[in-house]
Amino acid sequence: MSQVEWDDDSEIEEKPFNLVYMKRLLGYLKPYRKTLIFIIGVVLINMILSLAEPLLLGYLIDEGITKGDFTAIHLFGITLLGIKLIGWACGWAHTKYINFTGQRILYDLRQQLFNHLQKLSFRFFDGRPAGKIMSRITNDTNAIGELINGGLITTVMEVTHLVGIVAILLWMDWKLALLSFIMMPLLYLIVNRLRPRIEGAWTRSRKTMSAINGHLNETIQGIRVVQAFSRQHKNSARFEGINFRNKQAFMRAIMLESTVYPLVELVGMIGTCIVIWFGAKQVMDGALTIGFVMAFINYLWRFWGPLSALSKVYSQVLSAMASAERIFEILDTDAEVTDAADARRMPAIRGEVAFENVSFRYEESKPDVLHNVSFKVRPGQRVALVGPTGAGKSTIVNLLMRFYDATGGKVTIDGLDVKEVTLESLRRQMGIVLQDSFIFSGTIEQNLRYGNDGATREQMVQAAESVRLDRVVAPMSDGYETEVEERGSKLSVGQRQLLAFGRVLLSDPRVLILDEATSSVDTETEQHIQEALETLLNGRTAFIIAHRLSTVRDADLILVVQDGRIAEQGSHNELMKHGGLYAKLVNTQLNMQEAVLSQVQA
Ligand SMILES: Nc1ncnc2c1ncn2[C@@H]1O[C@H](COP(=O)(O)OP(=O)(O)OP(=O)(O)O)[C@@H](O)[C@H]1O
Repeated sequence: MSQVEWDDDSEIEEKPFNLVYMKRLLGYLKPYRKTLIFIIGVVLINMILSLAEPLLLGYLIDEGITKGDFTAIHLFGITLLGIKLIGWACGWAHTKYINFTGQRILYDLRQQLFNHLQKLSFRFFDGRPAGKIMSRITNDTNAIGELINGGLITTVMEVTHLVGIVAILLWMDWKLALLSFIMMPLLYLIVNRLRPRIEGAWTRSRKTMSAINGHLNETIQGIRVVQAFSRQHKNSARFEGINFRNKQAFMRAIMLESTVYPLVELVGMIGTCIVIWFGAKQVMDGALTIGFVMAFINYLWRFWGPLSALSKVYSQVLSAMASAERIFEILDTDAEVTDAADARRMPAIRGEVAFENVSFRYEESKPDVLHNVSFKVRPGQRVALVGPTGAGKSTIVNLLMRFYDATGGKVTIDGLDVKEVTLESLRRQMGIVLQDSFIFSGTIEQNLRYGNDGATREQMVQAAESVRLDRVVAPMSDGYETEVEERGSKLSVGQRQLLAFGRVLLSDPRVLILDEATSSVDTETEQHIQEALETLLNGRTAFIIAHRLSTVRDADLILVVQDGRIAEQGSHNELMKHGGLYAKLVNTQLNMQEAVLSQVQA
């Protein structure tokens, strides 16, 4: 499935409020209790002081300006200035500490997720595209961070603000207050009806934006294929479609917003007009003062701010619920392959490997991909796994590395069931080189030391020389300190393979697995790799998965895998004599080679 399609079928952005998730999220605040109490205190002081502003302004007008009393003007003016100054200091402290706490919580959450993710079994990653897992660690933690950072304090601040304003308005003149609230139901209706549409439009805009990113990503990653197939025009047309949808979605969101918010202001203004109309009449009758009406209107204007802020927090809470569900799904997934309670350390491995009636399926609901697989390998033997594609060769080595646990039967090394020993002590003594060796960003040296940080420089150089990596490093001006960039993109496929050999050699495994390790290089590099392989395989039990049968002739044991079963096993000569599947595969490959050769010669 393409990245673009994943984005179209994007994950749900909002979920109903869930008390359990909320409690769990609040749990992350616990370590920062004291700081949070301090922040809430600062916010409350700021809010109460700012609530006094319109009243003070009213007094300034009534007692100072109207009566021409300069002492009162100075007094109220200086008090207002003082409030602003304290407000500024409170605002500074609140911004600093809430961001600090929010970032600390995000840091904790991301770290917890990352640590947990690394322990999860392959099965977890099988069904989930990397992009989605990454977005959980970045976007979903951010959504939760925003809720903690902004939402929590906004709620405390705006609820106080709102309650304060309503109380003051009722205290000032309850009849006028109730009159000005007349427009509230209409306002509620407008906001309630249109808010989901605005949010829907923004969601669509975000989704189409991530489709743009996905398409860009795919095109950049696959630029060679795009150009090789001259797909630029078709690609551009497809991009134009997504680009257009994004523009449309953005415009719709903006147009809706620009209709709704002025409408809210208009309705609010109607409330204000009612107050002006009644207030002005009472001012003329001498029942109210101008300062009073001014202060009243000022409070009314402030009324809408908290309402819109709280409605934003509400949608923040709902989207944090969706994020929390996804994050907790990861955190609640147990690593399937774990150490048994009584697991013991794997002693130094001699290298005797046995599969006893092993069966395995990748998913509960799917049929077995391995059926009663049994074989025995003596220490130091070279075992070749051959057979048609999809037969189960990689699955066998996956079970040997204990990337998955067998569903039936057992896998033993030196007579010990791999489930009975600790994963760390087992995998430390095993090495695997995959078809497409994963090289990490960093230097060649860092990559070589990946499985053995403690190796001396001499050991590192020796390992590199043994696998002919020194010839690759020699022309590089920075030698072993050369940066190889993400996934070793500065190295050729063959060079990456040699580096992977060096890495595994330095970790000195007792059992070695090579999965199609030499299939994607040219003949000269393959010759280097073959030489390197000899060094690598020396004195270790080795499992080699290879499609080209010419490379496995010398193996001590050949396991022919077919449809999840060991169809035949024995040495090359034995199997050829037997005249079964292996002999057929060898003859077919030979015939193909001869056909190619005769075509070249012709
Ligand atoms: N992670 C997975 N989840 C579900 N099914 C899988 C998974 N990996 C492999 N399979 C299935 O298990 C079967 C055996 O696959 P396996 O990779 O072991 O074959 P293979 O012999 O190594 O093939 P190839 O030579 O093409 O690498 C196949 O039918 C494959 O579709």
